[in-house]
Amino acid sequence: MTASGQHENGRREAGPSHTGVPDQHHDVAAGPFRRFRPALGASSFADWLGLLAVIASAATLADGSYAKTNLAVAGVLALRLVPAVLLGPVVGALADRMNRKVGMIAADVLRAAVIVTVPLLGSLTWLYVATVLLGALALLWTSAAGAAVAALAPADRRRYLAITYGTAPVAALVFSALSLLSGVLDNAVATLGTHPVDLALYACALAFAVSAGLASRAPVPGRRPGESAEHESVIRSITTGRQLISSVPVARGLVTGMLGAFAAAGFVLGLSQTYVHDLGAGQPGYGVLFAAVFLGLALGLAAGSRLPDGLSPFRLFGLSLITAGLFLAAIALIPNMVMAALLAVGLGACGGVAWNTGHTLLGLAVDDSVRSRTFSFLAAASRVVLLLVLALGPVLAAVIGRHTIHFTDSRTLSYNGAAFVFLIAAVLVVALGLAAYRRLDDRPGTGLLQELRALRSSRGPRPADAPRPTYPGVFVALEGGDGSGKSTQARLLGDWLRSDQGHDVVLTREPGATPAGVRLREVLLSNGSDLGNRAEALLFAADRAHHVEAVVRPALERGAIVVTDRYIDSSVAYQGAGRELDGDEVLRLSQWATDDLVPALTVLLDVDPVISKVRRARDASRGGEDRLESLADDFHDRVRAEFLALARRAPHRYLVVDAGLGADQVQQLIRERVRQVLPVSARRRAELNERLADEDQSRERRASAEAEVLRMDADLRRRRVEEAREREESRRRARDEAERQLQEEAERELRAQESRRNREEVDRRASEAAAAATLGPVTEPVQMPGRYPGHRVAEPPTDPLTGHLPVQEPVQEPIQESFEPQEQDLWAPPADLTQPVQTPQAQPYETFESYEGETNPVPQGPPPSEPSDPQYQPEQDLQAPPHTVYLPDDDQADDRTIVLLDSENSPETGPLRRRGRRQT
Ligand SMILES: Nc1ncnc2c1ncn2[C@@H]1O[C@H](COP(=O)(O)OP(=O)(O)O)[C@@H](O)[C@H]1O
Ligand SMILES: Cc1cn([C@H]2C[C@H](O)[C@@H](COP(=O)(O)OP(=O)(O)O)O2)c(=O)[nH]c1=O
Repeated sequence: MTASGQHENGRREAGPSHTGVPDQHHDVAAGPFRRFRPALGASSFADWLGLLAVIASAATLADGSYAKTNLAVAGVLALRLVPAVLLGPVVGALADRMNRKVGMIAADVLRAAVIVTVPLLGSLTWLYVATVLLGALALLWTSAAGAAVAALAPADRRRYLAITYGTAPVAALVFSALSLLSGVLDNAVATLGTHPVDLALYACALAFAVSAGLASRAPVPGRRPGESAEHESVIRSITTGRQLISSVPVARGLVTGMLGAFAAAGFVLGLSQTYVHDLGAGQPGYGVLFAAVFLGLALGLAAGSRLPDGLSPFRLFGLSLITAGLFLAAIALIPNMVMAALLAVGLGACGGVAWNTGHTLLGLAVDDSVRSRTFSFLAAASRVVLLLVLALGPVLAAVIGRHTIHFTDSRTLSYNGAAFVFLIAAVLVVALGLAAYRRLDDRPGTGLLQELRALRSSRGPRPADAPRPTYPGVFVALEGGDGSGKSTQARLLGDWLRSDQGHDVVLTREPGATPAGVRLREVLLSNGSDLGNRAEALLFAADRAHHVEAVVRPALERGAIVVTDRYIDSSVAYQGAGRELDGDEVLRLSQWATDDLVPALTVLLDVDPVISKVRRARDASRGGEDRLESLADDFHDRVRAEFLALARRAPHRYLVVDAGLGADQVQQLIRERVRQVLPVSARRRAELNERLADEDQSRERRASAEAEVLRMDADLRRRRVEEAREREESRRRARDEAERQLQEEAERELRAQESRRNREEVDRRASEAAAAATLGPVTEPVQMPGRYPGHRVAEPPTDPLTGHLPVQEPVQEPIQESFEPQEQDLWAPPADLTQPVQTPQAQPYETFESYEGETNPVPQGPPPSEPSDPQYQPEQDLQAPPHTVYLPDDDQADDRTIVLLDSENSPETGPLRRRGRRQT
């Protein structure tokens, strides 16, 4: 975890960064990495300085009670981690899309800008907002820079981590110095007195600006084609990792311990501000404490890899946790700044050792295929734990508050919530350490002091430790005197590994596991063989060489668990100590014979030779004592002592069991220890893979279902848009058609008026001529043509003086607008007025009424036929003869009624309402 709260394991990048193996790319890139380092250092330094200054600002701005200060500090610390917990994948994906250099520069410039606003605005609320922004930008920077380093120099990842963490104590000391300087300048510049942290904030902004400048000149590689990174959410890392870890008890113990250490670190981080304040050390003291913890951490991490091999790393892990807890308890109980700083170094160192050891053991405990997932889980879980603790610790401290105990009137002891919480955390860490020690102890038969003494006195060459196991399988050896129960335990162990754990198991033994070995065994053990000690040692080594080559290695290569009844230690004990040859020479002989194949675990069944002799005697299946069994008791005593000495030299890869216990009890102890070296079995792996595949599959199914829904949604929307466009288009066409028809109608109307006028003129002239010709009175009333049904025309009055018909005025049509001359009317010859004018038959579909529908009764025409087609087609309706003007009753009006504005009638005469009917 860096100051940004981002753990490098959170990012799983494809490409060479995984392997950590230098490649040719590394050689080329070693130079560029050197030039990349200043930018890395400056930004990390600024990040740490910013973190300290922001925490100190929170304490300053809270400016109130103990509780308020604690809560403000808790607030900024927790908010600082929130982006790392919640936004990891989002920011990671964003960083992937950006140019890395641009990402780094942008993150630095923006962080400088945000930091500057903190002293300028001087508000706690803004400080909270700024903290989240700083957290998110730090995440962006880490994503970009981490990816750049992975691409630039994968093998320099350690140096990258050293720079990002190594700058922490430097930043803490600079922070202390600036806080002191601020106090000195206080007299000169008034504002610094009120806000002593401001100087550190401005320095931090400056450092970010410098970092941006350095980044702009640094060689930051772009993405290589095909390079991809996977950003997993914290929740997913935790859920999948938890399943993996829960199946490996050692991993579970280690992870619990490491998370406990993280929790303790969180308590210290969150509360040291108020703790230091109570000691009267102020901000400079805070910086010193911070630097002390990180200094210790660096020492612990460095020392972790140099610890003597003889010490069991499992025990070391538990012990370092316990010691860290004790240091923390001391800090809580001794209210003195100098002591606190010294103890903090010890606390950090123990934390560093615990982390280093735990990390290494966790890597060994889990299978290659799940290692990266395991570390992702650890990173994600530690972030969540830190977040919870950072939020919880100060609340707890605030609740506890400050207390002063009065012993006498003059002697009082002040105690505050922060120190109390330190104490609680210390107890938690010690308890976790003890639990880890007990659960992970790989030397139940050997006391710790005994182990430490053995470590001190162990001289001479030790059995070479296993070079990093390169086989997928695991090699376990059972050792002990004759009749100690090795064959019995090997059989029981094999059954359990096979049937219960689902492993491929190979049970084998020395001497005599191969056809050649059987012949050698015969030579070695038959009582008639006359062999010198060296010849005996060489033959055992020869059998072993062939055994390893023919049986053991091939099985390990294919991932089996190989359990052998006797191995190198037997030679060292029997030929070395028993036959009194040089144990080291005997050992080297076997190391050469086996090409340094060392078991991952050797189980020593330790029992008094007298007991095993009795057992052998009782065992009817054994055909009497062989050449070696029959040797004197002191020979077997020397053998037993040598076995124990060998186990003490490398206790971490031995389990010494009291073989005098019952066979089942012994088996139980063996299984517990063997579990710790077991990989995930093929069966278990298949189950896990199946579950993961199921999860992936269901995720894919969900994703494809979502994509399908989205696609359908898009289709629907597109169709709707198209339909709307078509509707709009048909509406437009209808409108155009209606306009065109109205125009035609108007033209026809004009033509009709014209022809009517002509005809009337002709009529008038004809009647004038007729009047002049007859001069007689007209007695018959002239029936004026009612052109339309229901339109009654009044009888024309005769001239009272002449008795003549008055000069015929043009017939006034009652509804001018609705007049529609028939085609034949237009060109009809002058009518014979003596004949009644033929009234044209009303069209069956025509019905008229006047505008003032009430005054003129509407004649009952045939009812309009209901359209059988519900789809109303206005274009077709409008193609009905233009004089089919229908003014419906209001309750007859329906959605098929179209009201059109007639250009001729509107607006003077009002709209002409027309109803079109479909002609079916
Ligand atoms: N824990 C035990 N307690 C009592 N008897 C045992 C125990 N383990 C094994 N035996 C018996 O001791 C005899 C020797 O055991 P064996 O497994 O053959 O020893 P080894 O292979 O070490 O020579 C057998 O008869 C076995 O049944
Ligand atoms: C493998 C090995 C066995 N031995 C001896 C120990 C045993 O007495 C004998 C073979 O033992 P083993 O068949 O395992 O007998 P037991 O079941 O009684 O333990 O060979 C050596 O002296 N050196 C060796 O390197």
